[in-house]
Amino acid sequence: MMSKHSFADLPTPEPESPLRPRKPYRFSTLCATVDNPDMKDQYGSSSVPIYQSATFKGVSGEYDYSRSGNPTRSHLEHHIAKISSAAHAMVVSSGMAALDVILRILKPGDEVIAGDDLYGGTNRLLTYIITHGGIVVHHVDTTNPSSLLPHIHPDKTAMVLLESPTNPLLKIADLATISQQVKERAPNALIVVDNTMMSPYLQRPLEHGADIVYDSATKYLSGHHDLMAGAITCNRDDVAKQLAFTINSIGNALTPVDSFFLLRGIKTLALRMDRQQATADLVAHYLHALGFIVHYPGLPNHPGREIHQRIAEGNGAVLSFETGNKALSEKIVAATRLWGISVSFGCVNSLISMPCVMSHASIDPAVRAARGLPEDLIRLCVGIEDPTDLLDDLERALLDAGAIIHSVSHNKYIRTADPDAADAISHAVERLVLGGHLEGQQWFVSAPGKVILFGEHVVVHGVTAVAASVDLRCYGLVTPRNDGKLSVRFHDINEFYHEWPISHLPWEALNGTPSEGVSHETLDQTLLTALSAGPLKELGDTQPQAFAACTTFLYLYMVLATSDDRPSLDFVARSTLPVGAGLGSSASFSTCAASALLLTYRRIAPPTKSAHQGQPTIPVDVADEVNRWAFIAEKILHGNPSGVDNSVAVYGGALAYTRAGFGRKSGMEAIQGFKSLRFLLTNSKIPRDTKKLVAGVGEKKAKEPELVGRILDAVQNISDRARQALGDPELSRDALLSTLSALIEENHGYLVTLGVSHPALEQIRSSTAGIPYKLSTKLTGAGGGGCAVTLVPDDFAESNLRDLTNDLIQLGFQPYLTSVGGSGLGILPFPPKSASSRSHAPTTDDALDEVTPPKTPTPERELPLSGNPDLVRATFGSSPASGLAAWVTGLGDWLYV
Ligand SMILES: Nc1ncnc2c1ncn2[C@@H]1O[C@H](COP(=O)(O)OP(=O)(O)OP(=O)(O)O)[C@@H](O)[C@H]1O
Ligand SMILES: C[C@@](O)(CCO)CC(=O)[O-]
Repeated sequence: MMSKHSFADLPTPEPESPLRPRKPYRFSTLCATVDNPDMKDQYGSSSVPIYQSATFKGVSGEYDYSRSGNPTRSHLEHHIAKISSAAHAMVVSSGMAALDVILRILKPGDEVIAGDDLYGGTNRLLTYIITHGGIVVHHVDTTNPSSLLPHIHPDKTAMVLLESPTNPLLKIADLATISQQVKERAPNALIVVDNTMMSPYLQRPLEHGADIVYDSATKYLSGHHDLMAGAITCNRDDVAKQLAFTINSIGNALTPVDSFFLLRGIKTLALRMDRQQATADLVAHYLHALGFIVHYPGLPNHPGREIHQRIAEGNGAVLSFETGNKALSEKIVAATRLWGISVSFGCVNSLISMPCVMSHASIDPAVRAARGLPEDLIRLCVGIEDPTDLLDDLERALLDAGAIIHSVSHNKYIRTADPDAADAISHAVERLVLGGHLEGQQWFVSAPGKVILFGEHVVVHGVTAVAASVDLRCYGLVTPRNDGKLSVRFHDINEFYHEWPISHLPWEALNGTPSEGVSHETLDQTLLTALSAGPLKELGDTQPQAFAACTTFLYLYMVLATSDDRPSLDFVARSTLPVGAGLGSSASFSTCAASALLLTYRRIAPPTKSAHQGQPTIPVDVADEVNRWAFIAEKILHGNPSGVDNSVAVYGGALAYTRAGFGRKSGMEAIQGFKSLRFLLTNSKIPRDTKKLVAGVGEKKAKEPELVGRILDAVQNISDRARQALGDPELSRDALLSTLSALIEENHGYLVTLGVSHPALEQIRSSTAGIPYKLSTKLTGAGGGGCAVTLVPDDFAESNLRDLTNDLIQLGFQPYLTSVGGSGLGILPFPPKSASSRSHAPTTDDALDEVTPPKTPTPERELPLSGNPDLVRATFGSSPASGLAAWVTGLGDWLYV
């Protein structure tokens, strides 16, 4: 049974007065309002019931057999007719079923004029009726209405089959002009439009002269890819009758259950479509700006834009683009994570596909070529996800596939210049694009350690930690090699050195697709296992620190590599931080390794300097990218890190950090007032393992959830009070210091209960608390040994500080007086210049406590040693630790976050 729609059904508001006439409701209101005055529910149910019944009793009722008619389906048909401004609507089991029903109007000898860029399934069915039904089909370029004219025959032309925009090339057909021209020359021809790409929300072809419109309702009408359906609408009673006859005869009407779900989907059509097409517009402009050929009617250069704007009310959420290379397109499609690889479109989830190998594969390749369907075409069907996430994911996929690179000279991503060789993106061309100087670039990077004042351990479980950078840093230097080997030197781990032939690394563990399956959220366990069983086998048992550092570096090196970019290089790490002592040495090492490799692989670039830029700093998006990869590295070193250490190492300063996923407001907040505080950090020199300590607290939480739960709440309260005190302008300096001291004592008590203190740490506490010092101390970092942090009040006498320092040294501890809140990640860009002599090699006289936190860099100046990578590396590796920071800082104009 078909639905005949009467406009009197529209639930429009009654006029309030002659001055306020009756106005029709707008589209989204119509969508959301399922209401058929002729079919009121006996119980007033808010949603249409599912009449899951094949038959209906009685002889004179409206319904007898669900193939012919079903109340749930009638509601749906009424609703579709209403939102399509149509007199009739029918729903069948799929979009292709709808086309099948329509094509059955044709008789042998009839001629059809159809577009040359049609959906693959439509082509397949047309081919079938050509061979089995004696129908003649002329494929023409429907973007040009006059191309139809030679094929229009007054009697023979029975049907004109149009799509606009076409799928997947988004070509526009002037539906109004074509309808008029055809009707003038062949009055009996039926104009049929596949409106799936637009949905009735954006385009209603019946208003432009079409006789029959069909939609694959599987797409936007349903919106959730959880059902298949086809909708047919028309205004002519005779045509509707014929279509309804076919549906009843062949029995392909939509089931009651699917009718129910489709009706539900339609209620949100306008809402979904608004979001989807807004994001599609962003994506289209983004790809267009990168230099790809993009097909989307919303772009200013789209050839059919003006016509489309005349007949439609939006540009839709499907777009396609060309990369110039099929293999490259395949790589891009495979590299996306959020964009699902799937045929179809119109779903709330975003999809990516290559029509030539998926939806349009049924069209012969020669025909595809003749119709101008590029083999490398990628179709994007945009969903309702956060636009930023979608763009991020696409950008990452383009990068992973080698379709774009970061241009240092432009400080932005640009399309790679060689589209013909996706498998071997020409390094020569790439170098040209980048100005030639990146090949073999040496990079120097650095990142600070941290002190956690409140919240260590509990931060892993979602409690806010208060932490700040310290002026002790890890430095990383990456220098190119040219012998196919990769080498690392870890100065602080007994001068550990190792080298590997790059080809001997377990590349097969990456499953052939670089970066596939590796996200910032999860580690690739297969690769980790392959590393520990292969290149790092001997280290595992004997040198745990070097093993962990090598695993981290090799892991990042391998997941960031592409099959044609596996550079031979040497990486040296050196730190002024004590390693494994609770001051975030692992996070600063992770940040150095991540940033050095991201720079080497050109996945990030520091800003170029120019006079108008003033004093450049590292942009936030570069910092974010480093932080994501530093967190991956921390996961390898730490097991279950909260992310606070790497965040401080990258962003510097002082911050309140709350991990996501525990029901509290997560993220980072800068903390003021911290920088003016003085701290004494004392290394107990008791070695310990952060990974084990963090795991131990996790086990305690599982065993004693109530006790640990109370501690989590109590420390959250401490962090909150500390932040409040630090941010309170009314609080006197004395009151601030005594509040913080009390909170330090309190927090330490909870850490003791968690079982992460150590007798040596308690000894440092009692030494600092004793007369005459009376200072508050707590463990910092993972505890179990490592460091303690002591708050030093402003008026603490210098002589007392000296005495206390000596006392601690006498007891075998190592104190550092540190300032906090300095810069985060640092990058020294080495231009290819010759060496200057301005920097001096460090001497043992350079005292550690003379090191100041890095300052904002000064404008352009000559960089010393920069033309001599070997000399830089040799000096970095051999110089005494005490003057290291000053020497490195003096090397040139560092850029900082
Ligand atoms: N300068 C470095 N060179 C090489 N590897 C390093 C360096 N610094 C840290 N690491 C790696 O990090 C590990 C130390 O991490 P761990 O988390 O135990 O200490 P931490 O980060 O100093 O302490 P916390 O996490 O409590 O702040 C080392 O075993 C080593 O693998
Ligand atoms: C113990 C811990 O809280 C701090 C280690 O510096 C672990 C973490 O936050 O990742």
